Amino acid sequence: MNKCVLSASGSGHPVVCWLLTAAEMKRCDSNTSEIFGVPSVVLMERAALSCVDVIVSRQKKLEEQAGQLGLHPKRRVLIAAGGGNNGADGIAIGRLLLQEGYDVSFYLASGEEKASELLKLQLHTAKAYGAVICDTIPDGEYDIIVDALFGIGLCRPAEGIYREAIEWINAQDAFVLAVDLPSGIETDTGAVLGCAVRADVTVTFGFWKRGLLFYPGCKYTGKVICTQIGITEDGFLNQTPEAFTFTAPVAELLPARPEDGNKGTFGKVLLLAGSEAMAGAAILCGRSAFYAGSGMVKLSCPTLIHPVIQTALPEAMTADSVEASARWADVIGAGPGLSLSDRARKELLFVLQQTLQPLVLDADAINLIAKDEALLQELIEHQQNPATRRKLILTPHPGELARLEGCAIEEILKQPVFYAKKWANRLQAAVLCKGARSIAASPDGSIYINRSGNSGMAVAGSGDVLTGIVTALLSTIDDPFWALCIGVYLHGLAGDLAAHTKGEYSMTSNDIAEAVWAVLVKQEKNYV
Ligand SMILES: NC(=O)C1=CN([C@@H]2O[C@H](COP(=O)(O)OP(=O)(O)OC[C@H]3O[C@@H](n4cnc5c(N)ncnc54)[C@H](OP(=O)(O)O)[C@@H]3O)[C@@H](O)[C@H]2O)[C@@H](O)CC1
Ligand SMILES: Nc1ncnc2c1ncn2[C@@H]1O[C@H](COP(=O)(O)OP(=O)(O)O)[C@@H](O)[C@H]1O
Ligand SMILES: [K+]
Repeated sequence: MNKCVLSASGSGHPVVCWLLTAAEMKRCDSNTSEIFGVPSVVLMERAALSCVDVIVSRQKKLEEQAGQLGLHPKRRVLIAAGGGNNGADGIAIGRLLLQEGYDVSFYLASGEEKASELLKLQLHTAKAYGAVICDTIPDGEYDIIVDALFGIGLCRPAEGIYREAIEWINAQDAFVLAVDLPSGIETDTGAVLGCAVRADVTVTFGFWKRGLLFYPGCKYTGKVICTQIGITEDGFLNQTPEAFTFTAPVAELLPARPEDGNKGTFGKVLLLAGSEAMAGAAILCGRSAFYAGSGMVKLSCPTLIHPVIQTALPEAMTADSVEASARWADVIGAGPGLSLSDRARKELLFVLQQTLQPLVLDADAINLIAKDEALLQELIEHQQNPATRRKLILTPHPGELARLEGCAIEEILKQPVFYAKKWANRLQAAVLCKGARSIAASPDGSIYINRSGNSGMAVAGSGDVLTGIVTALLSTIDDPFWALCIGVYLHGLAGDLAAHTKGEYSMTSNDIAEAVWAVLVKQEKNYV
């Protein structure tokens, strides 16, 4: 993992939130027990206690509020348990609630003979405290349902009695707490395997799992509470998880601005963007580059649109071709509104074959490369060779990535992490697959999953703003993957701010660009 991540998370500012796969979590669980000697049953007791805390403090609040009205909320709980350790957590939660005086019913969906060892132990203890374990859902009304059917061990679609139990839970008018993950959500992808519980709260143990963040999983979790049960980063044993996301603020990761810097210090950004029909893309991209900290921005675009660009963005310079400005630039961004014209192709060829500066490829730059097999092969060969390799970022949306890959877009949507990693490796580049949860992949295998942003960003020009931000950051941040992660995160925060003022329905991509400065000011203030 990037050193920057580790120093940032060790500095007292919690910048990085790890996102684990089922395999990574299982390894961390077993390292904690087998290497560090913390017994599984101790971890399980802490896991159960953390869920009980959530239930009891919610109940207390309810009872206080209801008490003022002379009402007495009931405490009827159903534990729905599966045959593995998620079910064992559920039984432990039920036993602790019994001890707290709650009225608890237990439903064990799998037969006791198939139960995991820890589940057998929990059943034994719960029964000793008077628990009655039922093999069908006990009739009755419930105020609280604990979903402990499956956690990270879900390995096939929920069917039969499990589907019935999930559908029954979803039909109840009760507060639903999911243990570790809503049952039916695949840990690594967030996919719904068959059907899934819709929870009000998900209490997840130790670390976030990827499926809690990805769509559609995140629509099933309700509020996610990640509790500490004794499984810490020590359990990684120097094998850090592949994926992470940011928690605000990230100001300490932004490039420092030397007090005695000049406009050259902060990056000379050359943008190959805009065409007769898409001048706005160049303007959005250039404006965002300025707001993200660039010292100078030059736009290479057809002469015909220079006046409109100069009017909208007088701070920027314009050029007829990249050739004259190639030496001047510290960094190049290509693609927004570029079109697939012969001029665009010629300009892009020049950039790819005659320059070595760090480069961001987006939109039509990617489409032009995808159309030209010889050019694509040449780019791959250049990037595979350390002597000719440049710092490179690609920011395709799934459609553009599908064109590069030569497959259907559905294929990319099914496995976005796989394809982002594949192209990061093939091009030795930082590659983004854009979407509601954009995924950035680094050639070293690290994955960033973005959680800032909102559906108001699904609007024309939003990607042009991102290219401007990322290109600006690449001029002063050494590691392209890092520049990409920070840029994507800030872009989403700008989208959130734009949504706050204009609303998701009405915001435009220019509102996102116009929010970039305010996001950076906020980041600085939070950090001080
Ligand atoms: N130290 C630790 O280890 C700690 C672990 N903790 C907890 O353990 C959980 C992981 O436990 P786990 O590995 O036992 O997996 P789990 O989620 O219970 O699922 C496996 C069971 O489900 C079954 N099954 C799967 N899919 C199915 C389907 N579609 N339809 C039907 N059955 C299906 C599968 O059956 P099988 O495939 O064997 O037939 C098996 O019985 C984790 O999420 C956390 O809650 C915490 O207490 C913290 C400490
Ligand atoms: N539902 C959403 N939630 C969060 N971000 C989104 C959502 N939909 C789109 N975005 C973001 O908006 C941007 C759209 O980029 P892109 O598809 O290239 O648009 P355009 O080509 O119109 O500029 C991406 O950064 C994407 O991650
Ligand atoms: K569960």
